[in-house]
Amino acid sequence: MSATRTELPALHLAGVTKSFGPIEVIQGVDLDIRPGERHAVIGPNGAGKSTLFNLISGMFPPSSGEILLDGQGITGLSPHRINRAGLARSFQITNIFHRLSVFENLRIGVLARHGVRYGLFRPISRMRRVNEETAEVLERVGLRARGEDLAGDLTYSEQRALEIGMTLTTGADVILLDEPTAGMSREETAEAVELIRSVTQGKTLLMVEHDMSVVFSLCDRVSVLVYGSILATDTPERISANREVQEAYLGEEAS
Ligand SMILES: Nc1ncnc2c1ncn2[C@@H]1O[C@H](COP(=O)(O)OP(=O)(O)OP(=O)(O)O)[C@@H](O)[C@H]1O
Repeated sequence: MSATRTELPALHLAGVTKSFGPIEVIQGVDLDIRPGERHAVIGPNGAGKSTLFNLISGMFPPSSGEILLDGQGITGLSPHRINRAGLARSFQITNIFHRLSVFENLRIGVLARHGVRYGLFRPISRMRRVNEETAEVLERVGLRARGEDLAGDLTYSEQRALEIGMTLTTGADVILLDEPTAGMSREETAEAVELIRSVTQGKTLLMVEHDMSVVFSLCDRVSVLVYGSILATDTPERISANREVQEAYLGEEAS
């Protein structure tokens, strides 16, 4: 039987490397992310997790190797083109426009998807659709009551929710979240987990996450990155029982 489109990995990395000067920070990563799964990348500080996300989202090209999104080559493409191909990313450092309203922040992504640069001169009906879609995302990320407020006035966890909303506006099927619960209290983390679970329904999620309780409650599989290589990929339960993984973390603590 020939392979159907749905059998392709949502994201496929083969032999991906990245060097900064003489240092190979990513050392031949092979990784398949299945369509519809929620997958975490964990690993000690400096293991290369952010660099891996930068390679996938096109912030810089890999030194070698290949990256496919839904079977389509995206290696070395610009972040904009990768986004148009169906991958959206949120950042560890908040990446929102503080002096625009929450609604306006989200509308930027919706406008980009519709290819409308100068919304003012476009037919009213199209703007109405853009506004409706923006309002829908606002609702999905639980910020309806904050729509008219400046993004800069949101609380930290609301800003993270807004960022997640911005990844949704582009309509991407593959979402990359870089430490979405970093710096949150236990209650905020629990809310963020529920939000991520609901908004990524039917999508593929790849996230960097340090909090193992988040990984356990949200993710189907986990990959462990150590010194730029994948040490293991498995279910959260099997990963936490994995001797080599435990040693990689204990090694870090000991040092
Ligand atoms: N643009 C760059 N130029 C040179 N070195 C870099 C660059 N980006 C990252 N590095 C180096 O690559 C290594 C991996 O960094 P990276 O930020 O990807 O790790 P990480 O696993 O995300 O760490 P953390 O958990 O602390 O965020 C580090 O040694 C870092 O100093």
